[in-house]
Amino acid sequence: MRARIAVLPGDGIGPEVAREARACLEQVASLAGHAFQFLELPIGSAAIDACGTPLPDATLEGCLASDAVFLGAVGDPKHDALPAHQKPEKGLLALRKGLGAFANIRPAFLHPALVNASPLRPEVVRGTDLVIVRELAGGLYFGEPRSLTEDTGTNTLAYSRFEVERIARVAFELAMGRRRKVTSVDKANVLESSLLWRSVVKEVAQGYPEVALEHQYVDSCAMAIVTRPTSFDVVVTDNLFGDILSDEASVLTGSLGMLPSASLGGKVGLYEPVHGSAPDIKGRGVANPLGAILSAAMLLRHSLGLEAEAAALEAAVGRTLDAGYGTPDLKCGRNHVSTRGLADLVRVNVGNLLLGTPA
Ligand SMILES: NC(=O)c1ccc[n+]([C@@H]2O[C@H](COP(=O)([O-])OP(=O)(O)OC[C@H]3O[C@@H](n4cnc5c(N)ncnc54)[C@H](O)[C@@H]3O)[C@@H](O)[C@H]2O)c1
Ligand SMILES: CC(C)[C@H](C(=O)O)[C@@H](O)C(=O)O
Ligand SMILES: [Mg+2]
Repeated sequence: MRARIAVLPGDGIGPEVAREARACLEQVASLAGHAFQFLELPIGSAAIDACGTPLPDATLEGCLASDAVFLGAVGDPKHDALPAHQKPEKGLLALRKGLGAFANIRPAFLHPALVNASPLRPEVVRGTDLVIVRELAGGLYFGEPRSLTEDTGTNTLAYSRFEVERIARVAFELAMGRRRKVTSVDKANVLESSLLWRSVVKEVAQGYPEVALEHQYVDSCAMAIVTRPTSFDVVVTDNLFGDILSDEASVLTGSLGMLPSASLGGKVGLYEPVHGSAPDIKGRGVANPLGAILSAAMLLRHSLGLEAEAAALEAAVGRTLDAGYGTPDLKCGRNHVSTRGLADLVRVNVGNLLLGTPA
């Protein structure tokens, strides 16, 4: 198949991991006979430096004209003092909005070879396989009014029925193909927006009698995620709670660098690792590229419909971990290799898998 893929490397370790994910896509394309055309575009701090704005019009237009968008990460401490609407992070928020992406799918799967990589006990994390479905286009991130004066900072948390309905449907559909359990996370003991959230999720659940629905308050859920992670299947929650809980869930999998994501529901799918630009390790060749590579697998599956290729790339990551390799963030007696070194091993493995060569 032919496909146009926009690549937005961004800032910090973004370009380091995006380069490896793109090379994996190139490898898959050449082995499986596809023609992928890549278009690199600026976003975030890199775009502020090059064009004076975190999301240039040409970047959004290029993304909208593509079949899928891959993003590394945005954010640079040198721009921390800018007002919110000019910050690098604003580029990512405007991109998500501009694409119409409202469903952020964040799987947290513990690869068995990494059962000792988490600071949590192996018997607690073993078998972790959950997906956070984060509402991405509304909530506190986008609510109006918002303002900042010398004395007051204001943001607004509001959800409409339509926004909750569509994200709940995504969660129930996903659960139907998994273990048929949805945990809806809110703060309905305090927030009106959560009261609406809870009642609309209950209504949507009526259409999915095979799926078990439970509700949890976000504070209690934050505790349960690290004490009984295997009790979760699909977790559906709002924009801010989903942001926080997904970084927390990454601890179950061994590293924040392991988590991929897909942002769906809009004109074009957006794929990015869950982690940020990690300025503390930028340029050292130690960033874990697997969250980015697994995001590339999600791109193959969700935007290009290439399920076999997506599964091969995921299996290649599994083989690489089984063989004991990892970047230094995976603290469990791994053979530590560089970002490029680990991605090279994944590419060897995906080659073997696609060509049918035994491991
Ligand atoms: N999607 C995104 O682009 C995104 C996501 C989160 C944060 N950010 C931005 O990134 C910047 C830094 O934020 P932060 O430090 O709070 O979060 P971060 O996710 O960048 O880093 C948190 C910690 O995890 C480590 N880490 C992250 N990714 C890693 C990887 N692939 N391999 C190994 N270690 C990894 C970092 O070294 C750091 O110690 C900020 O500007 C923030 O706004 C961007
Ligand atoms: C960088 C920031 C805008 C972003 C978010 O809050 O959504 C990040 O934390 C994420 O998880 O993708
Ligand atoms: Mg986040």
